[in-house]
Amino acid sequence: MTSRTGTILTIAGVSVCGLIAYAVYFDFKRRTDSNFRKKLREQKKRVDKSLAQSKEASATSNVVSDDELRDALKQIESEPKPPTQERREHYFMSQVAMGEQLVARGETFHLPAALSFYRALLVYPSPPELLGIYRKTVPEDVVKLVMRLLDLDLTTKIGAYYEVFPPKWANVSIQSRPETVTSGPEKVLVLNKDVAAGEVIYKEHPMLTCLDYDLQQAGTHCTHCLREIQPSMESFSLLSSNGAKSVFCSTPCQVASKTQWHSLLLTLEPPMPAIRELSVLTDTPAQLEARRTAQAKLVAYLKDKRAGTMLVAKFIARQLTATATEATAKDPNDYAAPDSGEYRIEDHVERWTTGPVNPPSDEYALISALLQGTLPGLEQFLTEESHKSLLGKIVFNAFGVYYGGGRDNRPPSPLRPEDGELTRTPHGTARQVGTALYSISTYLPHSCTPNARPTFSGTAELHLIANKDLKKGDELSIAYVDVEQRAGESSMECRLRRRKELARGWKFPCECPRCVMDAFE
Ligand SMILES: C[S@+](CC[C@H](N)C(=O)[O-])C[C@H]1O[C@@H](n2cnc3c(N)ncnc32)[C@H](O)[C@@H]1O
Repeated sequence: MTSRTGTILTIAGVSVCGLIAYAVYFDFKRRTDSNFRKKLREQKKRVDKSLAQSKEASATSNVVSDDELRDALKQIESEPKPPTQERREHYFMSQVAMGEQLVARGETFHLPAALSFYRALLVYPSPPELLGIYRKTVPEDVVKLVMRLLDLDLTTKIGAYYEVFPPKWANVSIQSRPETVTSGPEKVLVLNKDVAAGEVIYKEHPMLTCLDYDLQQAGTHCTHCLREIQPSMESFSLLSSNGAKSVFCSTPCQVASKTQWHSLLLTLEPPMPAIRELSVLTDTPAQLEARRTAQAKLVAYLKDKRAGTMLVAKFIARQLTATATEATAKDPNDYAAPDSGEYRIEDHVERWTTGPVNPPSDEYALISALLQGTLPGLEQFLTEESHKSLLGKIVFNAFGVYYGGGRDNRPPSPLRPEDGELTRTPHGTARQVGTALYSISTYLPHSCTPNARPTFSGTAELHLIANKDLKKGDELSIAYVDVEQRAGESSMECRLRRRKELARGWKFPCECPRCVMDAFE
């Protein structure tokens, strides 16, 4: 696979991370609004005029250099972007119409045609789908140009993301490993300053959390920040349509959860007006019943400790609510964007690599029914493949939240070991209180002699602590599993246990110096 094809596939694999809400709205309008289609026709008429003025109309795909495309991208970047949904639709229509007309003029106009289709792609909520349509309807040469533009643009943007993320206060940067290092993830966290043993390198709020099912049912911990509820706290309970109970330790936690996902995923409350208008919600008894049934199935499914499933559902709900209420992005309790205002949850997740997951065949149907019950039409934007890709990203990047040395009353998972989810925690998943996702810490690789450790002091906020004196430029690592040699365990047995868990949870053979040394014991 060429890197170009790889990039396009990456985009396709993460289509679910896009603006799902806008996609629903757009698709719905296109299908049902005659004015919308009329505007499209009007735009076509303007094409001839633009065509006459076009200075770009001179090249075909095979003779266009990367530099020319980069110049065109710069030009597109400098153009004003349509600020509202209505203007985006208008812009989309005019660009597609112009592209079609330019194509009809012959090969000489393939580059300007591609630029128009590319502009349309930029405002379309699900680029992979639109690319699929282009592939069927637009000459191959033009599609190739659009794909080259995407590839160049993505390369630039990905570069830019890692220039501003993580934010400076985190004292770390994300760096690609040298090509000579053949094992481990491609990107790792590197220290930006010297730190002493025991020092906190950074503290990070989670983007999303999922309290362990048994604790949620017991009502002993906050469903949002995973804090243990104390008698002195003013706690709140939210009852779901299916009887599931969520307890919150404070008003901010309750409000954040309710707005971000709880109302959408676990109640029959009508979605916020801004979300509601994205779809055709009729609130008929049949529709409400379908919603209730889908929610009840989700809750029952979670009993098997499938935090990944709930996190997928929360991730989608979170995108919808963020799209509908831009204001929440500034809310400090909005865990989706607390650390880097420029990027939203989907911007982080789409850059993660996905791991191989094999969810039961009915899991996709369950999530799809849940989306349909919540907002009819939404389910169209999650295919079985994109669900798997998203689940893989979430499961492989999840951390276990634990307090002290972890708890010892977590009920064992009823799943077969190979089906159970493992989270990254130095005390083992069996001792966690919940699962959480972090935008910075997700880049920490495993080592059996880690130089840092994630700790939690009462909530899901992760504190990364240095295990020893460290220097600026050092690569950070943590233990994904319990690496301590237990009483009565030989170092060989300990090695085997660690490697078994790493292979089961993250599918890699550890090649750290300790594993190499312990092999010869
Ligand atoms: C949670 S990290 C992912 C990092 C980043 N968020 C991403 O999505 O690209 C998990 C993956 O990193 C790789 N990895 C981490 N530590 C490793 C190590 N010591 N040796 C080999 N691979 C490692 C494994 O492939 C593992 O599945």
